[in-house]
Formats: sequence, structure tokens, C-alpha cells
Amino acid sequence: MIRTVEETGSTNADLAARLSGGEYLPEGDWLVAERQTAGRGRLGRIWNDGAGNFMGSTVVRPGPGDPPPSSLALMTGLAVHEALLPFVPQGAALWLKWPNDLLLSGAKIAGILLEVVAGTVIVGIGVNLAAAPDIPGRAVTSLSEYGPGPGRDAFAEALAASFDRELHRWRSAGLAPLLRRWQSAAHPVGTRLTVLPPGEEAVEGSYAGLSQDGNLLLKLDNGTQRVIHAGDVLLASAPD
Ligand SMILES: O=C(O)CCCC[C@@H]1SC[C@@H]2NC(=O)N[C@@H]21
Repeated sequence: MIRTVEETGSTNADLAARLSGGEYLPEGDWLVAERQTAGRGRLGRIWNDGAGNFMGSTVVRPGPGDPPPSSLALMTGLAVHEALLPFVPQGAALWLKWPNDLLLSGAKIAGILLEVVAGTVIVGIGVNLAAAPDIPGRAVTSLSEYGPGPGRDAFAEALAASFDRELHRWRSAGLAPLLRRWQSAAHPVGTRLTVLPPGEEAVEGSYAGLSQDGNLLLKLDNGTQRVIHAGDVLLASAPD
């Protein structure tokens, strides 16, 4: 079920408060907001809203036998990719970027924020359907820059369906096929990346795929390979 509210602080914060209060939230339910006044982004950033954009959250309740919850970041990226792809015009490339951003022709079009409360993973998704809010230092775009896109409600239906499919595959087929499909939807191997691991200087290198457990493989310019477990990743050629 998709429930839409006119305005809230953050759909992630709303679900977190309900979980903290002991409420049971079933998988498959979505909270979507027309406006967010305190949208949360990754790494403590804010997520600016824009009228007509998709801003919504759902939950996953990981159980015994499920792949590691951290892989939900990659699974969610695939679900958003699948929902957006039919609306991407010819000649524009829709790419996944580790861990879970989506880029349209090199500029950010969607972001994903996972938070865990009381053993439940809150999955928050923001997609620039109609407006490209400013993210300082980042190239940002929206689908509307390429022509008329889907309305927010139609997109919400498509995303809820693709998320449901991907969640089922995540549970039934496990990590290996997910990682293969993720890599097919990502920017090409060899793409120059700048990585900002927490508490470290920026590291430059070339994208070399994902490790077996879904971490980022970065080929450094001295020929060695580094496994990136956390941090911010930018396309090195993206304009400031
Ligand atoms: O930094 C990122 O790229 C992640 C952005 C996630 C934004 C979405 S919008 C819906 C949900 N509610 C929030 O407060 N954040 C997420």
C-alpha cells in the first residue's frame, strides 16, 4: 500500500519514529511525501526536496537466511534503476554508482538512504523526476530536463512493483546474481572515480567492479587494488 502525505519532515524519520514506538510496519507499505522540510541524505547531509519529485520510504525486515542487510543498498539501486529506465530517453545513460546512487548522463538523479531501527531496515529513496535540487559541489539532474517524465504517483507505483520484485529475488536467489546484475547496470569498468573513505584523504583510481560481498573495487594508479567498504564516491570527471 502506498500512502501519500502532503508534507512531512522526512519520510525516513517518520517510519523511524513509528518503529521506535513499537509499531509493526509490514514490508510492501510505502510512505510518500509531496514535500519534505527536513529530508535526510547519506553521510549526515540534507536532501532538498523539489515539487513533483519522488520522496518515499519503505521497510525491509531481514530474517534468518537472508543475504546481509548491507546488500539492500545495492538491491534498492537496482529497483530504482528498473523503475526509471523506461523513462530515460535514447542517448542518455542511466548508471548505478556505488553504493547506491543513480546517475543520468553522469549527473545524480536519485539517492538512497538506509537506516536501521529495531532490527528493521528503513529504505528511503529520492528521485528527481521534476526538479534538480542543488547539492553543492555535485552535478545534479532531473528527468524533466530530458522531456516529460512520469508523474510522481505513476512512478511510485512502478517503484513499489520493482522493489517488490527485487526484494523477492534478493531473498530467493541471493547475492551473486544481484551483484552481476548491479555491475551490468553500473558505469563501465575503468571509469575514473574519486573516493572519500571516512577520515581519509581522497583516493583516485579506476572502477574495477565489486567484490564477492558487494564492496567497491578500486584499481589504484600504482597498479594495486583497494577494497572500499564505506565512503563517498564521485565520478572523477564530474563537473564541480
Ligand atoms: O544522500 C542521498 O543520496 C540519499 C538521499 C535519500 C533521500 C530520501 S527522500 C525520502 C527519504 N526521506 C528522507 O529524509 N531521505 C530519503
